Formats: sequence, C-alpha cells, structure tokens
Amino acid sequence: MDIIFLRGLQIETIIGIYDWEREIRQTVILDFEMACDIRKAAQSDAIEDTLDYKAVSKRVIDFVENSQFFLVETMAEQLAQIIRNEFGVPWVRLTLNKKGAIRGASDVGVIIERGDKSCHA
Ligand SMILES: Nc1nc2c(c(=O)[nH]1)N=C([C@H](O)[C@@H](O)CO)CN2
Repeated sequence: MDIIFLRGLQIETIIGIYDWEREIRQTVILDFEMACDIRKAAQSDAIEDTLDYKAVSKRVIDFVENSQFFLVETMAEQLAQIIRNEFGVPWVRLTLNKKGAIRGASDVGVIIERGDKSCHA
C-alpha cells in the first residue's frame, strides 16, 4: 500500500467545550496519511491519476475554518469521512493536535484510523 501524506496543516477555528473557547479561535494542527495506489500516476505523470493533496488541503481548510465543534473527536471523525467519501480514499490515519490546550503539555488531541488498508491488487 502506498501513502500520500500531509503534515502540520495549521488551521484556526472555534473548538472546545468551555464558554471562553466559544469566543475565540484556536489552532488545530492536522496530519493525514491516506492510502493511495500511486503506480498509475507514476506511469502517466498525470495529476488525474492520483490523489491531489492540494485539493484535499483546500477542502480540509474550508471545512475546519467554518466549523464550530465542541470535541476534537467530532472534528476528526467528520474529516475522516470527508477524506474517504469525497476523495475515494480507502484508509486514512488522521492526527488532530490541539496544541497548547493543556497547561504543561506540549501536545494533546486524537489519532484515528478509518477504513481498510489491505491491498487486494
Ligand atoms: N477527549 C476530550 N477531552 C477534552 C476535550 C476534547 O475535545 N476531547 N476538550 C476539552 C477542552 O475543550 C480543552 O481542550 C480546553 O482546555 C477538555 N477535554
């Protein structure tokens, strides 16, 4: 299985369970690993034959900037659904880092994997 990755995507959004968090924008940092058989694109050298990571990043930025979730879990789950359903990705691992949300901790968040990464080709 091949993987196309996108790491360190920083986006400002409303997220959190406390009243003060509903009044400000905080930064979430997103990492994606997305299963994609790259062999066809490697042969054709054509963007149409692969997963366009620019298109993925634009969709993710637009979605997150306009969201207002309470939990990191909800945002992560919905992002995984978008990646899989809109871009035809069979398996995705997503890390959502709400950096700075916990005093004394450098990072906090959630890592999820969705889909099937076994390759039947
Ligand atoms: N499992 C979770 N725990 C907590 C979350 C969350 O989204 N998932 N969120 C908060 C607060 O919003 C926190 O980030 C603010 O300090 C607390 N626990």
